[in-house]
Amino acid sequence: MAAPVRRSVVFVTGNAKKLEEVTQILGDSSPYTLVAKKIDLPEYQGEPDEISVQKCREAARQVSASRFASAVGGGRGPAVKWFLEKLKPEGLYKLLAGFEDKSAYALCTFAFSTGNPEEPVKLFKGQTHGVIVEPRGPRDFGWDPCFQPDGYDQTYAELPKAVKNSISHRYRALSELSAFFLQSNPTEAPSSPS
Ligand SMILES: O=c1nc[nH]c2c1ncn2[C@H]1C[C@H](O)[C@@H](COP(=O)(O)OP(=O)(O)OP(=O)(O)O)O1
Ligand SMILES: [Mg+2]
Repeated sequence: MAAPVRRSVVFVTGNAKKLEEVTQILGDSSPYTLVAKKIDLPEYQGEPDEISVQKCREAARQVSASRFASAVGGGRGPAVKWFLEKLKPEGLYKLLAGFEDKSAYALCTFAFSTGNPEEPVKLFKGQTHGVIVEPRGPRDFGWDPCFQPDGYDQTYAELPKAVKNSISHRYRALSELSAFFLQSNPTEAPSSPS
């Protein structure tokens, strides 16, 4: 008997580190095959949910490939991105100098479109709480050196990748997305080609 064909989902991001993490988190047990597409979408401003929906619609419009193609876009941090580019993690920490409360949370939103513009974009979110600290650890991914998750004495950047990927905002959001795929089509096989 032929193995069930897994649904494929287009993952749109311009950020190679996000793709790397998503691939590692999904591993081999993913209920869908990820097809990565690098598109640097416009960074809209606004609330995270609105940004995610807008970026996903734009991604789906640009992708509009096969009928199985769907877009899953990343979302957050329109402002933090420019802060980081200009100020580096040190500057991000210094911005908070005047604030006693350094608590923060990392938010990841996956926005999913079936590719049909008539259907609403679905959002899947994950949050990890922590504190903003003076940067420690490798500088290869955004604000990782500044973010220390609650319950750990290492920053995201210092933690082994496997640990970050088991507690991260991205991991949690991806769990929600995977659960949705499993529940919406547990054994879906593609319809025969027309
Ligand atoms: O887990 C993370 N750990 C550290 N830094 C992170 C993480 N996730 C996003 N980031 C950074 C990337 C960018 O400086 C900003 C968000 O901007 P954001 O628009 O979401 O990312 P992006 O433009 O690089 O990729 P995309 O094409 O998916 O929009 O926060
Ligand atoms: Mg972006």
